[in-house]
Amino acid sequence: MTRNSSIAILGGNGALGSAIATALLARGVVEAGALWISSRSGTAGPLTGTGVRTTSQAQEAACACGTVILAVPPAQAGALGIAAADALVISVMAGVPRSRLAALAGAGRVVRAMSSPAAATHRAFSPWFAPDLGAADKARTDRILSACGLADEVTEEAHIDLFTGITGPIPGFVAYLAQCFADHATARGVAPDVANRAARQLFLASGEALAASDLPPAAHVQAMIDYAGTTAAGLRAMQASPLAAAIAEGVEAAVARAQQMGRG
Ligand SMILES: NC(=O)C1=CN([C@@H]2O[C@H](COP(=O)(O)OP(=O)(O)OC[C@H]3O[C@@H](n4cnc5c(N)ncnc54)[C@H](OP(=O)(O)O)[C@@H]3O)[C@@H](O)[C@H]2O)C=CC1
Ligand SMILES: O=C(O)[C@@H]1CCC=N1
Repeated sequence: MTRNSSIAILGGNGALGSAIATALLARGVVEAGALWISSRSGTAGPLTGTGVRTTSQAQEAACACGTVILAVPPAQAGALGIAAADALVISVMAGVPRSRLAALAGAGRVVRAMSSPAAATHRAFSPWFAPDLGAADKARTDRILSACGLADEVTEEAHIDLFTGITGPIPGFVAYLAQCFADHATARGVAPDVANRAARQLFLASGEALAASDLPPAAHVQAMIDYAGTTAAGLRAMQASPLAAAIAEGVEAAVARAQQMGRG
């Protein structure tokens, strides 16, 4: 165990931090004895009993580790109180711009990223932005975030805010889409428990089908339209409706909120 291989997660006992920790341990990116969970309470939360190290002193964790992951609420970003000059710092805090991160963490090597609690089962999408990092730091960042699911380096920091809106929350906006289908079924006389079971099964099966295919979602839509059956009629009606614009409006509202939260 060397300092460079150790990882600290500030806020690591929380929903996102513990999910990332779970993914890193499961994929062998870090051993439990080299994984520091830092929080104000000094508790391990969901990681209790895994052998991870805990501390209520963020600087103790930052000094001991070659990589520091920032997973505290954006409102707490200003209270980090660390100087991680020799560490690679990866932030998954919503809305906190990269321009603030170097000062907040006292660091020179900073990645702005996003992930989701789906990391716990390796199903997160984790975009990251760090144009000025060297190859070794980029490779380390990719290894850490790829343990959480799919990871992609993006070319614009604004895309981190965008994905904070789209892929950060799980089930997020998809839960609302499922609710809309269930509510319509209920309005047509279906018992609410049946409508909800149907909606959950629809999104489980559809999500697995989309994930198993290399085709983009648009190709699946076109295939159903070309099939010219019942779904085609529904898709054409939805394509003619304001649905796509409403979804974009919702995402942009989330993006705006993230940017507001992250300004400090
Ligand atoms: N939850 C989600 O779905 C997602 C969250 N995020 C981002 O992840 C970050 C964490 O969110 P989430 O996990 O939901 O929050 P939680 O409240 O679940 O966890 C945050 C943890 O941070 C700890 N904490 C709070 N303040 C400090 C501090 N000053 N120093 C050290 N630890 C601190 C808390 O522990 P204690 O009280 O013991 O200090 C808490 O357990 C946020 O920036 C959020 O925007 C991003 C995408 C999705
Ligand atoms: O809703 C939220 O604030 C959290 C952060 C990004 C996604 N989910």
